[in-house]
Amino acid sequence: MIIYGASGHAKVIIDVLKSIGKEIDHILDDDRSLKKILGFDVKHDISQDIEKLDAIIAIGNNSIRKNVSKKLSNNFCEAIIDKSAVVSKDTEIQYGTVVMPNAIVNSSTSIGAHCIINTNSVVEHDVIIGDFVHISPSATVTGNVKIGEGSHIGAGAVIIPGVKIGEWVTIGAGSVIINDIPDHAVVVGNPGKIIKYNKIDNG
Ligand SMILES: CC(=O)SCCNC(=O)CCNC(=O)[C@H](O)C(C)(C)COP(=O)(O)OP(=O)(O)OC[C@H]1O[C@@H](n2cnc3c(N)ncnc32)[C@H](O)[C@@H]1OP(=O)(O)O
Repeated sequence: MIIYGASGHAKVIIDVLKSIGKEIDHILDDDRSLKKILGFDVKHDISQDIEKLDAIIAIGNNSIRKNVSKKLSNNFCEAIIDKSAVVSKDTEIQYGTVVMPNAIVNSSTSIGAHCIINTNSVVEHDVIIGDFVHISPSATVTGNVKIGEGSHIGAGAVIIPGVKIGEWVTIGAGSVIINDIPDHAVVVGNPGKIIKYNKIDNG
């Protein structure tokens, strides 16, 4: 397994990989000042046989993660699920997604590729989550919610049942979302109000 990005997020992914007994070959990052993280070598040049290794992208920013994924020719790993996470067997989770410690994903939910279901978050039943989404620590996505590609649900936010969140939306930490949210909106507060729009894919 190779990890792209020697970030703080990579450190948590390393712990998750260790929890399920996956072997880590090395970490790749273009910052040449980084030599090791948590005892693993950080390499800076892509070796010829790198395509033979399964990969995960450890970059928290959703749009950068998307751009990096387009450039890589690795096979991305199947979803990585921490040993302590509770994930219903009746869910579909696509490649490159990581489910962090103590997260819960309930029945009949579908999660796209290269998502982050972060520590202690809850994704309830019948939720549909697009690619490159980040559900931050302790956020709660209740039943029948839809979240479009690239959206970021901030730490501790709550999305009430049935709400549709567009693409590349940012939901502020601790916000409570009670209405549908259009693409690219940045929303904060309880109840959540739009304060601006992301100009580009927000991350
Ligand atoms: C493992 C990990 O660490 S995962 C990381 C998880 N990260 C997060 O949860 C971060 C989520 N991000 C936020 O909440 C950010 O504050 C954002 C993205 C919503 C806004 O950030 P910015 O675009 O920099 O906005 P800025 O800080 O200028 O705030 C704009 C206004 O919104 C308010 N605001 C910002 N965030 C929030 C919030 N979460 N709740 C309520 N109000 C907020 C500000 O007070 C400010 O109000 P004012 O104009 O009346 O002064």
